[in-house]
Amino acid sequence: MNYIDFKQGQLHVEQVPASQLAEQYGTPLYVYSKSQIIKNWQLFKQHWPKPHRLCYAVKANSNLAILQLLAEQGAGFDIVSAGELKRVLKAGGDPASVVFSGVAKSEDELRFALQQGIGCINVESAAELERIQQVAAELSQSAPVSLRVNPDVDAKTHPYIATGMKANKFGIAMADAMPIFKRAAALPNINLLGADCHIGSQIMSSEPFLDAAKRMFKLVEELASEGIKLSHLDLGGGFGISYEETDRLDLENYLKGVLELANNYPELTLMLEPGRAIVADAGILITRVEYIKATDDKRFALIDAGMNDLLRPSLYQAWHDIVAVQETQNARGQLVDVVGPVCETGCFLGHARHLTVKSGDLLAVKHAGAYGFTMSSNYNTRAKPAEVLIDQGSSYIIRERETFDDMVRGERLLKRT
Ligand SMILES: Cc1ncc(COP(=O)(O)O)c(C=O)c1O
Ligand SMILES: N[C@@H](CCCC[NH3+])C(=O)O
Repeated sequence: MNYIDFKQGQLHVEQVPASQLAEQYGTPLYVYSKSQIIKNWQLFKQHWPKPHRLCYAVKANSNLAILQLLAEQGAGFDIVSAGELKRVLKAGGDPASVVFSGVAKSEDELRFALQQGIGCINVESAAELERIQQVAAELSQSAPVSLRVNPDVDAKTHPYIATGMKANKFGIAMADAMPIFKRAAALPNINLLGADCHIGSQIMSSEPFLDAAKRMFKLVEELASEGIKLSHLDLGGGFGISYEETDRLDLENYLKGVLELANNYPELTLMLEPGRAIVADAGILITRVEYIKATDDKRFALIDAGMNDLLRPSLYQAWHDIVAVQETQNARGQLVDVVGPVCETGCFLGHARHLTVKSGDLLAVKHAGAYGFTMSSNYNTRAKPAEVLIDQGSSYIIRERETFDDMVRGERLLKRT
């Protein structure tokens, strides 16, 4: 995280003082660094030579400007809804470079994706395969598909974001895969391109990834021996980042390891779907302390950002570093619970943090670039925050703060005569 640093006693985001951003755009405010996003993307590219492909997972941060930056870098995209596909198209992404994941795709979504010339639909069940066949037949098209297989690997992450175990709703069980691949190969409007898996998110060790990859390569071989030749294998995303800056996923080691395994399959293009690893450490959330409340046993900093702005702490007990924007002399500070305005005890951004803060001070929540804004909501009729991108010392608004009118758009009062 070197695009943010303390200078002249306060936090700067690429030379821009955080207090200036708060002043100009208000708080709470998401701030992203263009250079950090590009740097993260380049790191993957550097260790993932062509013809292997990278599809950025749009759900991590779907702001149009960020998708545009990544499209300009030649990114493909992993989407999970027609809405995300519309974002990619609007941002200048190539539909042929898009893969479409998700367990409950509707007929309308499948039709739209096929009409747009989607690169690949990642099929999650036998029933979905039949639906795609029917929609593609109606359109007189051949649907490019991959079958998502659940490799039954424990990713050792939070249970809500582990996706590759038998008990999870995702993908086709490995034991059931062969007949469904055979069916896909035989259906007239299906163009079977590949297989895919995704075992979870915020994974901190190479082992589960390599374990899943080995199972998938074995499946590729079994399919080949049955006469089914795949052209790609998509190993998903899930690369963990260091929220606490104490542990680190050895990404290069994993990428190297999987490329070595792939040496035996020269005709297979590999794909990855990183989301968090591209944007998480490129964003912060700036928030202002409204009040301090001290009780007999607790000290609370009541801030203007809540679980509706950044849900991760409330939903996954996720830990995000929180720093004071103005550097304080007493660096260790007092123990403070940093809590938001939403009427839920679970609305907090951090418990028991050492901070020296008073009412009116600004705080920055780090590593907020992924699954931050995209998981925000209007709960408590709170407007979603603005988003700003910093590029070479200048700030650009890439999403306006919502207004009350934005929030009630589409709602109707009952007619009274
Ligand atoms: C199918 C699929 N691909 C990619 C991702 C991106 O994951 P991450 O942001 O952890 O890289 C996800 C989310 O976990 C996903 O469900
Ligand atoms: N939303 C999760 C990641 C889920 C990934 C989606 N498959 C998080 O914030 O960590």
